[in-house]
Amino acid sequence: MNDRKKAVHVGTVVLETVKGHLWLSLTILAVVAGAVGAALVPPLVLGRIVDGLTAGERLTLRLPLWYLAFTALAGGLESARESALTVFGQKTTHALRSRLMEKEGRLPADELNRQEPGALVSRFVGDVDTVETLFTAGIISMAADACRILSILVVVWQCSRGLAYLLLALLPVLFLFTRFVQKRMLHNQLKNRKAVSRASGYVPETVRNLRTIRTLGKETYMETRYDGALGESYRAIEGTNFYDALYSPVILTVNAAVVGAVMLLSASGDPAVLTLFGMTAGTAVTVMNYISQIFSPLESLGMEIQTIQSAVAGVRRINDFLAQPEQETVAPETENPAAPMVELRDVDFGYEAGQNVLHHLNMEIREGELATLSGRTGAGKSTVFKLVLGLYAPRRGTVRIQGVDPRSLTGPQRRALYGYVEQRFHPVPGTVRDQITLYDDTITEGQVRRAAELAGLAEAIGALPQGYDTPCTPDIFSQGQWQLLSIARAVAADPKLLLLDEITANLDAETERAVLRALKRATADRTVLSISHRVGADTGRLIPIGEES
Ligand SMILES: Nc1ncnc2c1ncn2[C@@H]1O[C@H](COP(=O)(O)OP(=O)(O)OP(=O)(O)O)[C@@H](O)[C@H]1O
Repeated sequence: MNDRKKAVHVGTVVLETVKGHLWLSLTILAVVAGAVGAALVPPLVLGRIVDGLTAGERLTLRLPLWYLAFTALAGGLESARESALTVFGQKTTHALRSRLMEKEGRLPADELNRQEPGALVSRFVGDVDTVETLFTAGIISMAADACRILSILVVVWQCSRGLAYLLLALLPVLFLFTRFVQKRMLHNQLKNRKAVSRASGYVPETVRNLRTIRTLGKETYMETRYDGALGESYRAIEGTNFYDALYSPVILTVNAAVVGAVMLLSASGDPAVLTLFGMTAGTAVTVMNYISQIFSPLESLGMEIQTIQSAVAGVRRINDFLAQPEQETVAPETENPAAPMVELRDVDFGYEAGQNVLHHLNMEIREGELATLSGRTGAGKSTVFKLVLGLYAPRRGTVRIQGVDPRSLTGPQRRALYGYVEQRFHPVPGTVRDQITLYDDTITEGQVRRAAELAGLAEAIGALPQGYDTPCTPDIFSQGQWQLLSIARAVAADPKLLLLDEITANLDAETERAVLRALKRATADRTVLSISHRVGADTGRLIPIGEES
């Protein structure tokens, strides 16, 4: 199955988003290129103005207007880029989350059991957000900044070869310096975060153990420990501040030194120097402008590399999740009403390799029959249910529901075929009606009411402030009533087969009687397969599971 399907990873999803929103992607490209180009023009116009003035020409309004127009255009395109990137980021996030959700639905039952809710949430929320940042604040911004630096270098090359060489030699050194400062700042920020969390941890610990600390005279020890964490945080913040304070003066000094050096060289009378550095007053103004413009993308480039580095881990985690093996799907089969309702033939099954929970299990339940699986704890009764529900495939032998492999059934087919009442009711977010329909629009209002009637819950629901539309909170029903709601949910789609998993296990005698009365109504005219430790009069045919089979 898996090899038939093309492997999906973050790259595929982003590419699909690009293709699916081609206009948006082209707009981003256009505004990125436009912003880079527009930012190049104002210094050139400024140069022209200065050259004109030094040549004694009269300054008309045209050039200053061009200057203003291009400055405004560059700003406008920058903000358009940010907006387009935000929209694109949201589309990518949506596509990624949808893919993750689809994948989640295709995972085998075992994998779902193993998943930790916290890890899953951090994958869906945190990791997806980092991927969004990777593309918006990372790769695309990095490309834009690299283009800005390159385009400035190209224009400077036209204005002054000497300055272009100087910048080419200087930029790598400045970039390394930027990265060094950023890494030191990040290191200190992490150190501070750790120290603060340690200090915060000490407070509840001290309060919890106050009596022991007093009794053993450990006040000074606790104080020193707390002081140590605070001191560490203080030193880390100092470190961050130092590098933060160091960066701007260094860049400004380099900026001033480069401008000063170029001006001095361009003013020297040496013809050899002038071939490299000679320029008019206007060009001097232009290049000064460019020099100050080139440092800000350099700094952003460092931050973007940081963003990309930290996002790579998130991408890897999402790719690992998407690469997990999926539940084997089975081609749809046609039900055969003449076949037994449930049929297990020579079934072997185990969860772990080398472990067999069921051995050579054979059982057959005919339509309308009432049967109960019996056996000691851990014998495999619930496992039989999982096989009948098609959550797992047998290692050997066959499992059939009306002649079809239960794994081949679609969601609606399943609901029409069997209802499952678990030991405990699992609510879904929503109203009382949603608990019964499980958001299935094909279940009519009449079916909902009949199901509640059958479960003996119609009156209790009617007494609720908004009846079926009452939002579900844990206090609206008693434990027994939740179990009745479970029965209503199972019978809502009028299924042929009811699977009952020890549904009276945790109930008191009176509630159990109410549930059993509801069951009697719900199970009439249906095939029923139940699990029970206790064997009563209404359990029908007993099917031993485990050693007894
Ligand atoms: N998801 C699982 N992964 C690994 N082993 C499992 C899993 N579910 C059940 N088992 C093991 O399979 C065996 C059969 O479990 P099962 O729940 O089917 O027994 P049972 O007869 O329903 O027991 P009980 O009456 O206590 O509910 C047990 O040894 C159990 O530990």
